[in-house]
Amino acid sequence: LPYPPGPKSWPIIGNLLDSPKQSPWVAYAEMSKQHGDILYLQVFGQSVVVLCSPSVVKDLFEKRGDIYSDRPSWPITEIIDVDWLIPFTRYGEQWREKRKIADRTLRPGALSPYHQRIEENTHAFLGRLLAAPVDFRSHVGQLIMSLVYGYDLKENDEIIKPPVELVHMTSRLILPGATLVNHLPFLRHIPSWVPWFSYESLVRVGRELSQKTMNEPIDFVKSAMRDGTATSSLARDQLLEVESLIGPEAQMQENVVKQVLGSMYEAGVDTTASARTSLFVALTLYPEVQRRAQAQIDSVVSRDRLPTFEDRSRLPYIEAICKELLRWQMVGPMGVPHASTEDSIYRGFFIPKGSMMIINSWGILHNPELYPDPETFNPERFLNEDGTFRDDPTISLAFGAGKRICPGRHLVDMSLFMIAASVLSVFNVTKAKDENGREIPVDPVVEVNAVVWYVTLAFECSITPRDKIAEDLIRENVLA
Ligand code: HEM
Repeated sequence: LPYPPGPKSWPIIGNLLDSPKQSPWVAYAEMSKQHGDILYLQVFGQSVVVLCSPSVVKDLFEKRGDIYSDRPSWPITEIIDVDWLIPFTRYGEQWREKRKIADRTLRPGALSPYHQRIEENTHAFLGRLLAAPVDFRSHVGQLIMSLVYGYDLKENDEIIKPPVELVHMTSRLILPGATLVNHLPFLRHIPSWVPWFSYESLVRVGRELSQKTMNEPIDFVKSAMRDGTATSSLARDQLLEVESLIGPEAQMQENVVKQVLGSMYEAGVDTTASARTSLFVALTLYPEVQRRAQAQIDSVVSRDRLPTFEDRSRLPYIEAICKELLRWQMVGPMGVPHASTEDSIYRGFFIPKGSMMIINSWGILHNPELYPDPETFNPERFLNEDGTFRDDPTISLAFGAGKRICPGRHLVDMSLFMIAASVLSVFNVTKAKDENGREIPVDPVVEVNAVVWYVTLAFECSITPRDKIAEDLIRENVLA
């Protein structure tokens, strides 16, 4: 049977030239106009299948999840000892065990006792914005640290550096062509004294970051539990469960728990910070969205308090802003690649075992037939005519699909809502001005990594309290 359709492939290099390093999701969206909603490419003998419509994603990743939920083989992740992180764990018993704990801990019901913590964290963020409005990307990871470990992040805290550096390092190392050993696994056996092929310094740095990411925060929780000062957190709940076990089983379970929590920490810090930064980009570029949102908040919440989760069902416009943010500036435009574990046939096409399976989530969520004028930030897409919220399950593609779908998506949903509602209730976000009073164009600094992500790192805007009432409200809540 033939492979799925795709561009013509060349001897040896295959479709290397068809897979641009910058924004391949745009190239794949173009290709799918010509070849259809499932594409086949080959790069140096590696089969790559790109899924370009919600129905193909559903057929393959959801209905046949058992054979499309592995990760590609990236030997470098084993060499530098980061394959314990859930995103890199190969499909099998160990992944299932960790994933079960992650899903159980991060489901909406398990997170609802933490609503107040999310609100308090957001109030602290408002306070920091008031004190240093240009610094809105500082304290990335505050919410994750507080929720997962009950840890209160300090100014320039060293503890947050390892997971952030690790995520940048690993996502670079798995890029096609970036690490020779991923393509020629036998290279890992070459002794460290052989020049050019030595991974020694990489291994040293990688392992150190990996161990710090896994151990430092959990050691903090264990010591706080011993002193009786541990506040409630996902880690404390999990460690209390481990305490009920005895002998080697307890040690094994503690290791699994450390890996699950470390994975949340690593996968959750920069992604959440990027989504939050995109909110400020959208508000700066679309003042009319801001005005409409503020009008709804003022009428539902009033000006004498900050929004809470109880207001959520009456704030459909804020809900729509959050959905549009996930669609408009995607952190993972092609998610994290999956891999197939068996030869299979779909719609009469042959998909070989070991294929890299990619969802072009960006292509689907920017398809003008599904989302007219897709580059415009337009929350109205998610509203019915009467102004009520219209849910759209396709948006979940921003979090991948099938068995590997992001387990942190409910936490993102909650925290993004709370940040958007709270910021809009008390601040105006506008273009920044230079020393001559001229508006500075909106030009976000982004880090694009062709396989894994597109992260908004920084950009300039002006964040000012809406008025004296708003300023007082922030001070009351931060100090309360
Ligand atoms: C805006 C924020 C976020 C976005 C856009 C995002 C997106 C994604 C995507 C696209 C994947 C790959 C899914 C797949 O393979 O099909 C993923 C995996 C993952 N995410 Fe997230 N994520 C976000 C935040 C978080 C948070 C806050 C956490 C934890 C608290 C988290 C934990 C994870 C984990 C553990 C995985 C690996 C799942 C697996 O391999 O089984 N993510 N995420």
